[in-house]
Amino acid sequence: MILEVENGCFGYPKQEEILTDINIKLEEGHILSVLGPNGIGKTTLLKCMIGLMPWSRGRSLLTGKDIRTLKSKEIWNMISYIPQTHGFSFSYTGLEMVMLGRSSHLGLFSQPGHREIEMAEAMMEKVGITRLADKDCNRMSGGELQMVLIARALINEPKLIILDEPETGLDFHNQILVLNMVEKLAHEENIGAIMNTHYPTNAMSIADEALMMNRKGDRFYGPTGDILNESNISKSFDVNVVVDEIMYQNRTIRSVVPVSLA
Ligand SMILES: Nc1ncnc2c1ncn2[C@@H]1O[C@H](COP(=O)(O)OP(=O)(O)OP(=O)(O)O)[C@@H](O)[C@H]1O
Repeated sequence: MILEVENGCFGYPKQEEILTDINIKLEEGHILSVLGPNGIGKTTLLKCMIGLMPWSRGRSLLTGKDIRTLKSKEIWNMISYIPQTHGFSFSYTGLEMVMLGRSSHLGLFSQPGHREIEMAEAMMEKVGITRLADKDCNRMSGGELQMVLIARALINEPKLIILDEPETGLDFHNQILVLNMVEKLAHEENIGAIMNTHYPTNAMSIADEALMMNRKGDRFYGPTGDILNESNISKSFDVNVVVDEIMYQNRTIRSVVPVSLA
């Protein structure tokens, strides 16, 4: 098991608890998608899971060890976290940004050298973004920046990758590019992935498990196909939806269409 959460609870100071008794088990090479309405606590959950914010009760285990007992270098050698990118400003070139992903492997006073440059170049080639090496991150499109951040996450050689809404704001082409990349990493390279998303159809297309939260306090958790049904989605987002299956090139594609407010 790469990551387990046992009875995780969290509330911001002077506010009601927003996460109560969260239990998750993520196996190596599995993708978990986290869904729920705006403000329900998805980003907070990701941060608590990996020790960026402390659970008020409960705990996270990384490869079986309580994350609070691990040194930060041990944690960040294993986990790569890609936060939401909208509104961020990064004054680095693509290559510099990817190299930053090696920081947790470098000593406190070490500078990145030839080896890190070569690794960053190789990773950019693998992800198909060599053309972005010299481009200023502030001038990249949302899709370009997301792929650079994925390359930055991968150069860390993580066992677990955490993505906060990686496909939000991207066009169809770039959404599929990002989703294919996450699926390949998990299902071919055995890296665990946890992904917040606002798109149930995207979760259905790549995630092995889903956790869906709602304002009534329900926590739907289990295999994606079982969890993302019309009833649960409707209860979580207060909309009526149709979940349908389409055959395309001998593949069954499940799709969610919101049809009206509930
Ligand atoms: N630093 C903070 N201090 C106090 N409250 C916060 C803080 N960060 C977030 N919150 C609140 O906690 C709740 C959960 O926020 P969070 O960002 O985790 O939700 P989310 O499900 O990721 O939302 P979205 O789908 O809109 O990205 C919200 O009500 C938010 O206003």
